[in-house]
Amino acid sequence: MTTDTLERIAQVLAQRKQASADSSYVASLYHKGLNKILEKVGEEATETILAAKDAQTSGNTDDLIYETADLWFHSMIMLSALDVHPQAVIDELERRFGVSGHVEKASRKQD
Ligand SMILES: N=c1c2ncn([C@@H]3O[C@H](COP(=O)(O)OP(=O)(O)OP(=O)(O)O)[C@@H](O)[C@H]3O)c2ncn1[C@@H]1O[C@H](COP(=O)(O)O)[C@@H](O)[C@H]1O
Repeated sequence: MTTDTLERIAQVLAQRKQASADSSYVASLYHKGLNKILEKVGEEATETILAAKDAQTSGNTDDLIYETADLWFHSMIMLSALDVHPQAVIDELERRFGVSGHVEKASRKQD
């Protein structure tokens, strides 16, 4: 997924805040509220983990890709519901780029 794809999805998610629940899946989640959105993120995370375990044994990654797309999509709805643009997450990943996870963790322990 390129940043352009994330941007296009973010624009649709913002537009769906004005849509009726009957006309749009995303709008129906906004209408149900943040707890329902978080429940969906949790469900999709679990389904992604199960798909990863299946992929490990079968060697087929099709379901893993499908479930990860569901997880990323529902995570984006969560961010949108809280008015966080995906660019903020990309910026955070960019900030971490090139910093070893071990080095970053060690720097946190000194705080
Ligand atoms: N990328 C997606 C996307 N990925 C997954 N989904 C939906 O997410 C849901 C996944 O939930 P589940 O797998 O748990 O299936 P479910 O049983 O239908 O869900 P529940 O009834 O349990 O809530 C399905 O209904 C999928 O259709 C998506 N729905 C929409 N989009 C994008 O969002 C745009 C706006 O969608 P609408 O708001 O529906 O117009 C679309 O044009 C797409 O670009």
